[in-house]
Amino acid sequence: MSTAATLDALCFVICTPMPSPLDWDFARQRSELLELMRTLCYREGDFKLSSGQLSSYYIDSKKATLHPLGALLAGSLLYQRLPEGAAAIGGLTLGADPIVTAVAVVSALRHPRGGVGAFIVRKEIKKHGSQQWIEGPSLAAGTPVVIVDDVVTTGASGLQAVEKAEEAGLKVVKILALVDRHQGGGALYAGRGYPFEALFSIEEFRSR
Ligand SMILES: O=P(O)(O)OC[C@H]1O[C@H](OP(=O)(O)OP(=O)(O)O)[C@H](O)[C@@H]1O
Ligand SMILES: O=C(O)c1cc(=O)[nH]c(=O)[nH]1
Repeated sequence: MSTAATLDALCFVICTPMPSPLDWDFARQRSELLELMRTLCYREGDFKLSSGQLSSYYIDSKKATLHPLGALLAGSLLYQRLPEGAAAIGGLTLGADPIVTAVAVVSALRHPRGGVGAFIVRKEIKKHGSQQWIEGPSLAAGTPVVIVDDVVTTGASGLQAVEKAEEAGLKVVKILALVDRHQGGGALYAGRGYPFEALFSIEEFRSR
């Protein structure tokens, strides 16, 4: 190969931007996040769940949602599942915290002058300072918002976030989750009239 051709080839390698995971299509992002979560988050053993139920398996989602690629993929995938017009995404601390942040960051990369805001619902009211239930940018009454949870079991946590958002005057238009354990949460949300969608079902973790 001539020197010029070698230089051309080198320049091509150096100058060609690395494809970002944000450029992967939805199916690729989903399968990469699933693989990451299967590896980092899924565990078997004896676990007590937040509902008090016992379980022989557990999804420790923060191992993925606080992972650099995991956060990016969760943010991008959930951003793509926001309904038209949703202005913000929020959820109950702590599982939702990294997720809502990731969605807001991805939305800013896609729409630098717009994007969706993030908010966090406390498990108990802050007892000093602002003394509020919800943290994040102020949202006007009637703002359409999405509630997100990392894992849905009974759905009680998601519903707690919905109730606090509605008490603040927000309009909950959808509930999203990373993983649905199929233990009643989806039915609870459907019964209350909230559209619900999870990126993954627990069977995708347990069928190995
Ligand atoms: O559908 P549910 O029956 O409500 O269960 C799912 C909830 O349980 C977990 O939260 P957890 O209370 O363990 O707290 P954390 O997010 O603060 O770790 C998880 O993050 C969900 O929010
Ligand atoms: O129901 C829960 O508390 C729960 C289940 C699960 O798999 N992962 C989690 O973080 N919480």
